[in-house]
Amino acid sequence: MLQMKQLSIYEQIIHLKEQLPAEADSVSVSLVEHIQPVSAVCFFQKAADYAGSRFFWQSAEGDLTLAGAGAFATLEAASGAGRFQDAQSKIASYKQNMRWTEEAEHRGTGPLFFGGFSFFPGENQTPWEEVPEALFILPEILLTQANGQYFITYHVNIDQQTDPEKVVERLECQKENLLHGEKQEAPWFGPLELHDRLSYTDWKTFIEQAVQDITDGPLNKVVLARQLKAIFTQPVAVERLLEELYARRSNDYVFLLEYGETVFAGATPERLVQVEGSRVRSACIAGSIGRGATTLEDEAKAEALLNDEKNREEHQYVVDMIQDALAPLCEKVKLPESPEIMRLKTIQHLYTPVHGKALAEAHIFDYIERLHPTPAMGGVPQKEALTYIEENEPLERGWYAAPIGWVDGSGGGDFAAAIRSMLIQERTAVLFAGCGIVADSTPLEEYEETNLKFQPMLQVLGGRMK
Ligand SMILES: C=C(O[C@@H]1C=C(C(=O)O)C=C[C@H]1O)C(=O)O
Repeated sequence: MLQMKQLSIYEQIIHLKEQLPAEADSVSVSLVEHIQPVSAVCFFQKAADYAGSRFFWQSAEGDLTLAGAGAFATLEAASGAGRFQDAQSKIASYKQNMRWTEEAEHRGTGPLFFGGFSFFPGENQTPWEEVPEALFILPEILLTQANGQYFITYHVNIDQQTDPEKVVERLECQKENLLHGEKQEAPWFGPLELHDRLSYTDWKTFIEQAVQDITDGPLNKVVLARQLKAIFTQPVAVERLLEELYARRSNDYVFLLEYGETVFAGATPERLVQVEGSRVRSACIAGSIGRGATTLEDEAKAEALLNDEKNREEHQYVVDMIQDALAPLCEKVKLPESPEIMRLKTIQHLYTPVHGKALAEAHIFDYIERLHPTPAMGGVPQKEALTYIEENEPLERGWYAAPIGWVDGSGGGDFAAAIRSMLIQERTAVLFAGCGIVADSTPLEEYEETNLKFQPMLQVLGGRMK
């Protein structure tokens, strides 16, 4: 393939300045440069000057890592059912006033917005009240690792008077600090004290009632969650938290979003939707069992899961819904006939990968709107399940189990469902874990399953279940 010569940042500014209409006040530009390999975790840690507006993301396959520093633009979407379309149009109209060159068309670079939505439309309640219902951030500086290549994207405003040399000088200086500057050692903030929202007795009553309601009414499946609070002796140091989160990742998405004093972080196996060119990918993940102590035991458990009627039923609801949700937005949707096993560190799931060919006019937010929440996060029928969760679940979901991810200048993007996650404020981390309840669920099994789902974040925090 013919390799085009890359324009330097200086050349990109000159080029973009030449295209400015004479009367333009100023425009925002994405400037992208190819760099030597660096650690995205270190980049985040060195960006201490941007504390409160950083983010980190790594895809489940590890082929794309993003670390953002500073908020060049912050977009919030309107409340309610139209929030996905509103976020899409706000991002689109912001991008209309932006300029970039071909350098910004590599995957995961350029005018990329990172953010997400809360699970339910409507204003967030305690402990989420600081977090907007839908938030997307265009970073001031973005580090991208995509398929083994590394890039930095800078966002700046330019006008006819802009002196390219001065801009380059300033960006070089920022880059120097972020790539080669000192990194402060972040202290550990433990030990922690754990507070369970529900005693086992209360959980048992809650699940028994749900099973009864499923048996008696129109509900077939509902995903219900528990909340665990960890309280530390010191405020949580985000730099250290990210290090622990990253070190313990398995094949899941790693995400962390700082919003002022609030941090939302997790490591989720669950892809909601990825769009890359005309390729659409989603995943059905539902049905769970623990890991075995030996390979033999592990395989026996996997086999039991694959043959378990209750888990297969829970899984099939997700498969049917995702297939229906994608059909109007894809030329073709392909998925295997039966699920395979997804093995994570502490748990294994039934997993059906889904592939589609995108319709040209569909935007990633159109997919999200049709997919969220899948029956892996909400239930079946969707409307009844959501009402059930809102009325009965004794916690505020906020961004838990909701779409989180990024969308770039070419309409590509990747969103995950934010499970195996936690909300961190000062000395407190609130962890979330849910499980699909169907007519033959039992409280104890579901309790143990949620315990397994707390493990990844608890381990990051240096704790474990009793
Ligand atoms: C809701 C969660 O997990 C979901 C529920 C699962 C299940 O019920 O088997 C499995 C994976 C996820 O789709 C969670 O981890 O909080």
